[in-house]
Amino acid sequence: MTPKPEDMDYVCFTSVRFRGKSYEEIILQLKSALEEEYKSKGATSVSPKIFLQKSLPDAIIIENILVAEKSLPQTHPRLYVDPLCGVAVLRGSDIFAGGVIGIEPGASKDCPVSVYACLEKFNAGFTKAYTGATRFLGNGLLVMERKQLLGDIHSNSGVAVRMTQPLVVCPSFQSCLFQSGNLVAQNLPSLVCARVLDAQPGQTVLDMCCAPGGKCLHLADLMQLQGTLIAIDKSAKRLNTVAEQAVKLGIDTENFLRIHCFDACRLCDDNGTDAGEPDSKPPYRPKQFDRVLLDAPCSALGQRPRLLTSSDSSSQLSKTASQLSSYAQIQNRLFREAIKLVKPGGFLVYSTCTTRPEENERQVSLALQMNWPNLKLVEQTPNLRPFGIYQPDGSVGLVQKFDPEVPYDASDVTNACNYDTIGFFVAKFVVFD
Ligand SMILES: C[S@@+](CC[C@H](N)C(=O)[O-])C[C@H]1O[C@@H](n2cnc3c(N)ncnc32)[C@H](O)[C@@H]1O
Repeated sequence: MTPKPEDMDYVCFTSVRFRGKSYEEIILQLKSALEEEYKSKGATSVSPKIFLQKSLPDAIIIENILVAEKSLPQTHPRLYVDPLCGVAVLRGSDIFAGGVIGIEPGASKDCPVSVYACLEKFNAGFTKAYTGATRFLGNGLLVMERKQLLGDIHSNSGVAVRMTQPLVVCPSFQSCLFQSGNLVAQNLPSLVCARVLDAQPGQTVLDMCCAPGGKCLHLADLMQLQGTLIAIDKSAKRLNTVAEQAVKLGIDTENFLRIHCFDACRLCDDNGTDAGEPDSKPPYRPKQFDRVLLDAPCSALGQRPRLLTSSDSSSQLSKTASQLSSYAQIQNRLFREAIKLVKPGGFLVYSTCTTRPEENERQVSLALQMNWPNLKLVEQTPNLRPFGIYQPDGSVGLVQKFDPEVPYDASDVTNACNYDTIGFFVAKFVVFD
């Protein structure tokens, strides 16, 4: 694997989940589609390395390609994007109009542009050279009229630049690969997380913070669409994505997957009596669910790729201390609610996409310490990263922590793909009566 430049942190692998077809069929489809896509991105001489993740029968890993920066001309008029858009480009995306913040003179429709992310403060809509720090992301073709982009930037939508020579070549989430419903783009720790819950066909399963739905729709497939899967989130807008994706994947959203906009901090009806048929809508009486996933709101500091901006104005790193401490509070509230809803002998999985111990190991420790005799931390299958800091009962190996800072052997890609991931944490509990 090529060493990463210091000012940008991209993930060396793309993971995808496949469904509805065999591995052999999918690999054939994937190889030819990827070769086409890579050709359109200027990577003609390399054939993408694709392999099955041994512990995850439905996951395929694709090695991303970092193109030597020197091999790409940086001579075209410059087009500048905001850091969030820059991150999307590192993930294989083309450039949408809303991400463009400046264009040098000379760049016009159907002309090549050299694309840079602004890493310092900017005023959107500039037409001169930007003097702050930037990060070169590759070259592309401007496919929109200049005036459409600079007139009223935020009212624009649609693709503005097709990346023809990106610095990082990887499958884009907008590519035709993901239109068939046989392939779903999903990061590796999330694929692990849904599996760890061990949801079985016919069970009653709750996903307390489900949107935008990656893990929830994976759970639906693992349950073979049999039983009941309740998907809760407090954001109606984000729930629309879950519903749209479910329909695209052919998942029944009337009888099997039931989506509700609700505050999960109030999800358990404490006055209701346990047992009996599951309630048709929230709140739910206690002990109704065989499995509960609490993929909690968090500081998301494990998100990658990342562009290291000087002010970090758009980045997660700009969160204030009080914002950061608020996550632990809400996580604790949601955790208490989750425990009440699990049937005796059922599983609760707690996860976050951050590496902060306060939101991970500390939450586990709190949960176990709070004199909850009905809660026990248990082993996870699969467990690709048995690592965590301090557990009150010494059971460090029981939690799973994907910490991209941990050094690994990059020469073996089948091992490296378990390490070069987003930051993520998973803990699994069994709940007793
Ligand atoms: C980490 S994201 C969940 C990602 C999701 N599980 C997936 O795999 O796509 C956290 C979610 O929690 C939701 N959320 C935050 N507070 C909530 C609450 N009190 N009740 C329900 N959902 C909440 C947010 O809207 C957000 O969609």
